[in-house]
Amino acid sequence: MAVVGDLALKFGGIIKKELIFDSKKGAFGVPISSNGVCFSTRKFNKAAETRIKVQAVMQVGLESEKVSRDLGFDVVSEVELREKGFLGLRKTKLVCTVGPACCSLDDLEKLALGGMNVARLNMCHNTRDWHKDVIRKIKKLNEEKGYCVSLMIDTEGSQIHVVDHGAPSSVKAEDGSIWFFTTEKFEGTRPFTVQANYEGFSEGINLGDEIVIDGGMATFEVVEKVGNDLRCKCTDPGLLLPRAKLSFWRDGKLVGKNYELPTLSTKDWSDIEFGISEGVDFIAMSFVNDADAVTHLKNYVSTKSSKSIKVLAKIESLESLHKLEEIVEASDGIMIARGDLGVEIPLEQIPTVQEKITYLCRQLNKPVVVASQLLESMVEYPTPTRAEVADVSEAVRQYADALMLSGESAIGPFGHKALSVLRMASGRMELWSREENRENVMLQHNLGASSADQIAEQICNCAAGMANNLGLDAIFVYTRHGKMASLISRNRPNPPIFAFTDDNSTRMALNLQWGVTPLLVDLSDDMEANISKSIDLIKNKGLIKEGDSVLVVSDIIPTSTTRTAFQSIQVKTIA
Ligand SMILES: Nc1ncnc2c1ncn2[C@@H]1O[C@H](COP(=O)(O)OP(=O)(O)O)[C@@H](O)[C@H]1O
Ligand SMILES: C=C(OP(=O)(O)O)C(=O)O
Ligand SMILES: [K+]
Ligand SMILES: [Mg+2]
Repeated sequence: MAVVGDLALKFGGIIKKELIFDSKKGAFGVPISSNGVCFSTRKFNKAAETRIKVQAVMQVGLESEKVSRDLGFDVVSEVELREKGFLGLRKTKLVCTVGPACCSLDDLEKLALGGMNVARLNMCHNTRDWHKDVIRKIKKLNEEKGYCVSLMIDTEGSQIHVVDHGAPSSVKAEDGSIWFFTTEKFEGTRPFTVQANYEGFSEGINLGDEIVIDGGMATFEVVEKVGNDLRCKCTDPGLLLPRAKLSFWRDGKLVGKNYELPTLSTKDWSDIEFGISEGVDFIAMSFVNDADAVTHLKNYVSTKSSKSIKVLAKIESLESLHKLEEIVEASDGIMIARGDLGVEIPLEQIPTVQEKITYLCRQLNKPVVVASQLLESMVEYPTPTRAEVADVSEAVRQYADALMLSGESAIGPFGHKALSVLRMASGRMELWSREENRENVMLQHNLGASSADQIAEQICNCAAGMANNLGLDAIFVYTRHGKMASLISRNRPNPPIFAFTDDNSTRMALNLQWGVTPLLVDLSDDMEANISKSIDLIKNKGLIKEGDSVLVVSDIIPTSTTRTAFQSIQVKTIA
């Protein structure tokens, strides 16, 4: 009987929905994979479509169950591997912010098929029920259809911003116009009045200081202090958007005020409780200023959650740049939140700061996400600017672990297209970097404190070097907590890294790690048996063939019955 149907077909980066075929012969004679995804397309007649589609839907569920049971391969990686081969697997991971434009099951599935590795929910927006609904839909897709999309919540955080500016959407501030900035709550609209969210917003602010809106959309000069309020003159005309961010500048330098606010508000804590109870995989913490805040949240999460949830620190304040290294050390990963960072530092500093953070994260072996405005014009238009494609490519060239879409997917009508731009641009740059063999040398930063950690690190460095030098097809790593997989990924080797784990939270966390395809399997204490079993499974699926060579790195922490640690590198040629 026919399979596929609404699972959709991916071919040459184009999603072909509802292609119909005969399961024995494949799609009009083209062979099909065991999970019912077909790898070619043909024209078909409309009448046949309706008839066979019904049958197709029936079998998709069954087939995807099989996928998750025999070998924890997600459907998207499997298709990609079949289509493009080992070296064609995308290395850079993709994060999509889910919003009203992409929250139906159908839209979410399109994003999953388009390569979304992590779905991000920005808790600044929408209701608890709305977020809950999206989480349930993603889990349904993972469980019922064999996708592997991780979930991230992003806290609102505390920041000085506009609550009201006297207009329903944006309002223009004209040159020389006089505006009143206050925290007083008022009914209705008051022209030329901006209500800020933070009582202490004007403390320490002097006459002559500047208020910059959204990092440069408009600028005002403080001309009078009226109690706690400020009367200001517009010196650089522009737009005030709803929730516009306010920063204060004196003599060309930021007067840091955001750090006066708590990193996690009462609402953030309740959002975190919600995330924990819904079993999300990542919590991105907004406006982190120091390592203590991150450590505090990590400790809290580890006592509250039965599964491991990773805490990502968002670098988006001037303070956090001063304490970068300690924050990276304390966190499970970093998001370079360029949107708000651009409010706190001059825009021309963003590219170098991004490169520095990206490099530091790799040195310290923490995944890093480059976020905000990557394809901003695609919120409105179906194609990106050339400059945006260059920005995306640069982040890939810097070997960021992941790229993130914000408004492009959350509110834009071209979210799916934006995702495919990220996919194509990263694929191209990854290939180029590999061909040029660029930046393969990494200054080795010794991470391990204990000798066991140092050994693991050296094994992974050697493994990556061997895999490159021998031109091997893939790296297999067996890992419970994901440490070995991330240490190999850190070296950015040419072959893809297949990380076999029996811990589902490890699998979901590895979704954010460069070049790693995580697979959920049963692991026994007998490592040789684990290795031959997984090779057989992949071989039986036709994903690896005779003569292919893989590098196998195993690291299973010894249990009470197996006292010796299994840390080894083997090269296996498939017989
Ligand atoms: N869950 C949501 N519900 C409604 N709108 C959303 C949601 N998530 C994001 N958005 C919209 O997408 C835009 C871009 O998302 P993001 O960059 O995460 O937020 P922000 O602009 O607040 O920093 C937001 O300004 C908001 O308009
Ligand atoms: C990712 C960011 O945070 P948010 O979208 O939550 O403001 C950012 O500021 O770039
Ligand atoms: K946020
Ligand atoms: Mg931000």
